[in-house]
Amino acid sequence: MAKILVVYHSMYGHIETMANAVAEGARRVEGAEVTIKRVPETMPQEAFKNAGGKVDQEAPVANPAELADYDAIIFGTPTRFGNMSGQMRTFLDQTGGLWAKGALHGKVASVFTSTGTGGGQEMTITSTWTTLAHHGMIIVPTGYGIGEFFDISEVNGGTPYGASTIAGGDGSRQPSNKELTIARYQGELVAQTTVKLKG
Ligand SMILES: NC(=O)c1ccc[n+]([C@@H]2O[C@H](COP(=O)([O-])OP(=O)(O)OC[C@H]3O[C@@H](n4cnc5c(N)ncnc54)[C@H](O)[C@@H]3O)[C@@H](O)[C@H]2O)c1
Repeated sequence: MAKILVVYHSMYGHIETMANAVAEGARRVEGAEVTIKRVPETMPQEAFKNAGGKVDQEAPVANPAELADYDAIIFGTPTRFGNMSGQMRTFLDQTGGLWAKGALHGKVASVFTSTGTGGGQEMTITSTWTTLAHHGMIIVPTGYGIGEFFDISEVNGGTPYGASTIAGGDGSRQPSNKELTIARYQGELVAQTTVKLKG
């Protein structure tokens, strides 16, 4: 079995919804075993709750060391000014030991994101790729693999680098059907690639 991990950071739930869609897409692929986890929240619990953070997230919390147990890792992070969130940064900063052993070298990786207005969506994905390249991971972009990427009839996330959603400044907009379709496509594509690579 090709072991696929979807690991995410979500404050308000948009990335959590996207992560579930990515996992759903990956599960369509025969030979793929899919796990969803989230990175530890670094914000004090009370402040997180007071800011309207989504406290009831089902996914168990991941430990950086366990990344070595998977064949593919799909990272989900909201943007913070065009970069991954501090929570995801802190998680990945703890993978130095794995890097020193080459433990993630040759594994498959992909990234999806959420932004308020769309600004920073591509930068967030590609700047996250930098860390993954240092690990020697095989980065899978989505390209324009399905028709949804070409649809400009409404506000829509979805980049050739990876899936995205546009949350709105107040976070009131939820991932649309088209954005979720692209997220499922990303999961499926990564799982197909991983199964092929594993032989
Ligand atoms: N982005 C959304 O989806 C969304 C949803 C609902 C509401 N809002 C509102 O929009 C505004 C901006 O939201 P945002 O998500 O860009 O920024 P934010 O300031 O709410 O949070 C961004 C990050 O800053 C850090 N942070 C914030 N408060 C902290 C604290 N007290 N202690 C430690 N770390 C802290 C955390 O790492 C957090 O992930 C906020 O007022 C927020 O409540 C946004």
